[in-house]
Amino acid sequence: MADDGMLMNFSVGGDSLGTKAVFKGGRWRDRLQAKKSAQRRREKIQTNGTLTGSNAVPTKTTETKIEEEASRPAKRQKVNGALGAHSRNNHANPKPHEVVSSLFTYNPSTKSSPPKETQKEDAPGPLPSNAPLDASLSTFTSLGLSPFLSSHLIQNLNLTTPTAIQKAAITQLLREDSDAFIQAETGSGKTLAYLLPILQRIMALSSAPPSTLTGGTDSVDTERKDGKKINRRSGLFALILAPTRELTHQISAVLTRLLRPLPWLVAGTVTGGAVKNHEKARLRKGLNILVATPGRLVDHLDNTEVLDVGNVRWLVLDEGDRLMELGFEEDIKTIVQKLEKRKDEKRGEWRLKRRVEGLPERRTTVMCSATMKMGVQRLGEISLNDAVHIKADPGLSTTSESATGSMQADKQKAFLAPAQLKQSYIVVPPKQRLVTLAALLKRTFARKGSVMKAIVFLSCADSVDFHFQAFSRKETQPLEKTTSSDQNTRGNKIRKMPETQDASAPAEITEASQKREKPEMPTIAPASTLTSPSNPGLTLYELHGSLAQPLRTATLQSFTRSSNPCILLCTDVASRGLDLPNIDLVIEYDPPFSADDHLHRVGRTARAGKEGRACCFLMPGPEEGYVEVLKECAGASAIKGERAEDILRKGFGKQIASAKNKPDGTATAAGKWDDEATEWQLELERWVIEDKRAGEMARKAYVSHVRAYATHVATERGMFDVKGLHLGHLAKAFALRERPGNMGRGNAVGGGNSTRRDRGEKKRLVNGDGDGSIGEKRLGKGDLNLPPSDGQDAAKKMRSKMKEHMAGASEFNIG
Ligand SMILES: Nc1ncnc2c1ncn2[C@@H]1O[C@H](COP(=O)(O)OP(=O)(O)OP(=O)(O)O)[C@@H](O)[C@H]1O
Repeated sequence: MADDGMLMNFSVGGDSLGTKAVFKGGRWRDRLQAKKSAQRRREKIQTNGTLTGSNAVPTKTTETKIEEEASRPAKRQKVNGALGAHSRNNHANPKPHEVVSSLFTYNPSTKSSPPKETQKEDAPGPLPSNAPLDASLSTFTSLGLSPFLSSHLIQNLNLTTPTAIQKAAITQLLREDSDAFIQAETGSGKTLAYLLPILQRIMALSSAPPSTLTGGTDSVDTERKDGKKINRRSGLFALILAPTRELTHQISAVLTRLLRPLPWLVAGTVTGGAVKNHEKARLRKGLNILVATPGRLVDHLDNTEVLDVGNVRWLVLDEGDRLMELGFEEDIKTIVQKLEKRKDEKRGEWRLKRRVEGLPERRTTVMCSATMKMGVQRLGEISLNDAVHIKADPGLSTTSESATGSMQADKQKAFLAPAQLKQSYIVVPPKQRLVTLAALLKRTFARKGSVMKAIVFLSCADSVDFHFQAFSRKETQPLEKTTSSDQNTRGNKIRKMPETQDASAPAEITEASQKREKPEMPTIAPASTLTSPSNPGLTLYELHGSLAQPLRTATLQSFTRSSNPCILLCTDVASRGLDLPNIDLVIEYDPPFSADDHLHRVGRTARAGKEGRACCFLMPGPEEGYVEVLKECAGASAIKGERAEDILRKGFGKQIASAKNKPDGTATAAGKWDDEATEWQLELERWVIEDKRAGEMARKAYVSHVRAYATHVATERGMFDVKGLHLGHLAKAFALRERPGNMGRGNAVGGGNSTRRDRGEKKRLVNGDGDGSIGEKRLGKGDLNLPPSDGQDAAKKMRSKMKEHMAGASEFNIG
């Protein structure tokens, strides 16, 4: 077994048992015999000393192995002296025959120990960089928006002044018909930056301008001078493309709010996963603005005759880099070609008799992104003509310059997180990862009202499933037959969810559903193992692309609307563009796959000038190099290093009363933090051992995680090198006492830490050609980052397969 720190459930070796002899020379049999008799002598001392009872004594073979493991110096890693010395003997209440690796021994030490705080907690932070501007600098009307729209924004949407990027974009898009690339940091209001000018232009198509419409919908006059009304049947004027279904629905929701006082204009969506016939029916009725995922739009362009794009004059590509990353290039090319083609077909007709007066001759294409991956430039080449690059810098100077060249120059620049975002990182040894995450969440939600919502990003769907079940399980209750992973991950099963949920949902979910009014979902559960008595209503949500679409949508809606403190465990499916209110904390439990992903993830908090915190987990060793990347993304803002021990102390220490939900509902008295942490971990490990399905989930999560780990972008693979992973220690982070590669090989405790075998294991895990427990190769996000040598064609094929597989979900979707 690769686990250097493997110990039995009693103290092994060490000073209390006397100094161990080193056996050298002679035949191996003699050495072994000598070792064994020395061992027996030690056992005698031990039996007469602190430990009694046969339960604590393992079989000799096993024990010898463990002894050897424990006495062998850790490979590649140094012992973390402080923690190891403190807690070496602290296996709280081990069960008979339990073989456990201590959380606190044989951990690799950090390079920079201990991380120093670079910013004082109470020091005034930098000013928000994505906040609305001061009214003295700009108002919506001063940008050229109609008084009608401006007053609607102020009175009904509570938006008083524009943000910097809105100021730049609205001015530009109202003034000219040229293409544009809008680039600004997360949470800076890019959606309204393109929607408002487009809406104003569409409203202006009516020759009876609604300038007198501030009184609301009653006084709306939709009559044109020529006696015709602009209405839903007048034509499709704007197309907005977004990479994910969630984002599509979000943009559509913003549009719906904007259009409330303009009932004669209608917007709609077409997305993968929705019922096509329903969409066709809506298209038949007529829409003026359509928000779509590219794949489904192409489908409708090919098969839905009633969809006429001849009047489309605004095309928006939101989250441009993600559109490219998910392999939508071909779809976008097709869409652009079809827009051109239909325009050509109808050009004669327009010249003779324009269908809608005031419709611009030329189509304006707008591309949006907070970051600029390579794909953005390519997307620009496909879709933009002489585009203007609109950006806003925090110094409030807004710029519009030619996108050519400027995009190229900006590609080299690091894009920054919002200035007011407070960022930190924790260097956590692999064995302590799970327990440190639990401690951080316990501490964060220790008091009611301190934090409303947190998002935890994980590397893959299987890992989300496992952590969701682990944190929401009842400690004494095995996972029942149906788990969320089974229910959720396959669309055909989950579709039946609303009818079958009561019968099949895990017990805690069913119980929770009784308390809630709305029908319960298997993706929502009380966070039973994290809750503190002073904040009992903590709720856990899970979200990933393997869930059926209706469940994804419903889960996200419920999380968004929840007024209780809650935690969303998710993959990168929630990292892009989603505007979830009141997110106070983002935890990158699994580091992002690229710096851009990091910016998008942490950008779910600190939006529109609000405060926010983000924390990234790193492991000791090469991963610590990632601190520099985090610093680059933080710009001038300081980034704070935290010690795992401090987090554990605060999470499991006295100040937070232990909140383990015992069967009788009582909470145990808080003990020493390390005992508490160990006990918390042991409980979880027992659950994984005793409950077959939980065990399967944990192993699946582990394997998927290792595979996902191998897919970091090439430039960062030096820091996230799968070959450097300590598989045995990492298993502990999935509540496993040994790495899954060893399962079923008759090696209950684990053998030597053979480097060759370790390498083989990693290879099998990553390639999926190992034993049956590992499973077959699945597609991964890393496939998008194939080095050039792997061939463009292969990369293309992989992208399109992945897109198919993911049905538009933007995540690493193993499982
Ligand atoms: N002028 C404004 N005043 C106050 N709040 C605003 C303003 N404009 C937008 N917002 C709010 O800011 C939040 C973020 O907006 P939006 O989602 O458009 O940001 P974004 O720049 O697209 O972010 P991302 O890059 O993460 O997609 C939303 O909740 C929105 O309601």
